[in-house]
Amino acid sequence: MLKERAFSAPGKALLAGGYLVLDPQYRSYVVALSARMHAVVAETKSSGENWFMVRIVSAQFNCDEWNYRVSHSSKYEISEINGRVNPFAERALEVMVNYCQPDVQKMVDLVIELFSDAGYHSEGDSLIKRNHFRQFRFHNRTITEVPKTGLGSSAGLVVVLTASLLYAFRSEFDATSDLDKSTVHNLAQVAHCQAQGKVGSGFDVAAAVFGSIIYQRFDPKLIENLPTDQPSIYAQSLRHIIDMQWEFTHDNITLPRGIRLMMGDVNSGSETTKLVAKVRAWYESNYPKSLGIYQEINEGNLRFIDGIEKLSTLSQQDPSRYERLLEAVESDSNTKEIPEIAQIEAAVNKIRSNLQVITSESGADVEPPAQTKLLNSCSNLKGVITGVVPGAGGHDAICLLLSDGTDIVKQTSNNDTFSCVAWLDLHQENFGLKEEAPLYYKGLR
Ligand SMILES: Nc1ncnc2c1ncn2[C@@H]1O[C@H](COP(=O)(O)OP(=O)(O)O)[C@@H](O)[C@H]1O
Ligand SMILES: C[C@@](O)(CCOP(=O)(O)OP(=O)(O)O)CC(=O)O
Repeated sequence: MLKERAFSAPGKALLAGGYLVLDPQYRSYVVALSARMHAVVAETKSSGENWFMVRIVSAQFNCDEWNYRVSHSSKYEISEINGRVNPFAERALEVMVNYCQPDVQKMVDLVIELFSDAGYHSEGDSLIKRNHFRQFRFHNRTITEVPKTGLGSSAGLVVVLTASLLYAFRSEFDATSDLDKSTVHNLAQVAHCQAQGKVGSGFDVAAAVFGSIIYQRFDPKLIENLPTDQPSIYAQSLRHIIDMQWEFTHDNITLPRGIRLMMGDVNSGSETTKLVAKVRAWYESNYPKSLGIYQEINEGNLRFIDGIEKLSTLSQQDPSRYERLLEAVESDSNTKEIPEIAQIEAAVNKIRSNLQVITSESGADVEPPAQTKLLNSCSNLKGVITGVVPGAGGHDAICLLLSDGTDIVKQTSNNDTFSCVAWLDLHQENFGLKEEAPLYYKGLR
């Protein structure tokens, strides 16, 4: 009997490294967030047929569910019995059966319940349901009709499904084991790319598994070269690739003590794929000037990362000076004289001014003028260290670093400049994939 187990994985914000992170040579700074995706996996009574069923339930979205029948003749066949589509769930299942090769006659049926924290989607007219441990928002629309905030719900989904299925197919899984985490990471990257129909940098999947990280991507060929159109060798190649040691950086980081992140939801509508295509086209047709701009941005990214690390070091090595620094930030004294803060500000200015050049030359709204204006207004607020348009940029969101004691909601309410911003109730978190108690989710359907 398969014991019921639960897993969760965080959402993300890419603070530094947008676009450049698509190239394995550049480092990026990825913050994992307190908004998490959750999955509870259990076995159900088996039909005893030549197939097994995997039922995936997402009760928060108008009782969405997907019922996959998994059979095997010359290869694994997966079909959703009601014709319902969820490319991320389907690909996660497909990659997992090809990797784990479960015996379809002996395998029990599975049910996987999904829960996603409020931060991933706009509230709309959703209702909160809670038990003693957790609370989730329930929407009266299907998942594809509820507007997203851009925290990477699909990456979180694929990671928790992958962990749940790896446990179910192998009867064992240790969310604290580096080896198991690395296997989940590699499998989830493959499934996520296949579902998206493109190879992104994978920073969202890496953050969902490993938490807040400095990330440098893996070689995209690892996934591109998989023989998806040759069933006779696909499973074998997949297993070979998944079990290889992938070369990529995922060094754990945490924001310095006393400093927190604030995400502001501005608008929805920017499409990452279109932005990436425009920036790519600009890069190619402006080479080598574009390379020079990327190098400038990279210098800014590295100076930013170094500045944050200096603050962390200072907080440990000279706590009293660090306290004074935080007080100065909070009381809005002249922070230009604090070298660590000045370094971070200068680094972000360098990144942003170059992103503004890309915006005006490529036609991609990476940091459009409205966002520039908003970020400049934010940096004049008390306690704000710096701010960026996270990830691919666009009109979707802004992300600020500020001192813990700063009340940004109070400072910006009743101010027209900020009327377009909805501050999200989120914070940075270190943890990636982790095990949860199934009890936390009881009665929440
Ligand atoms: N809670 C959920 N339950 C079921 N499917 C989900 C859930 N969250 C995300 N998904 C899947 O991920 C898709 C959204 O992925 P995507 O467009 O890449 O957004 P994001 O930027 O949030 O990852 C949804 O259409 C759905 O297929
Ligand atoms: C442009 C990028 O480097 C960053 C995109 O970051 P976002 O956080 O905007 O991502 P989505 O959730 O997929 O929209 C593309 C990439 O790294 O894949």
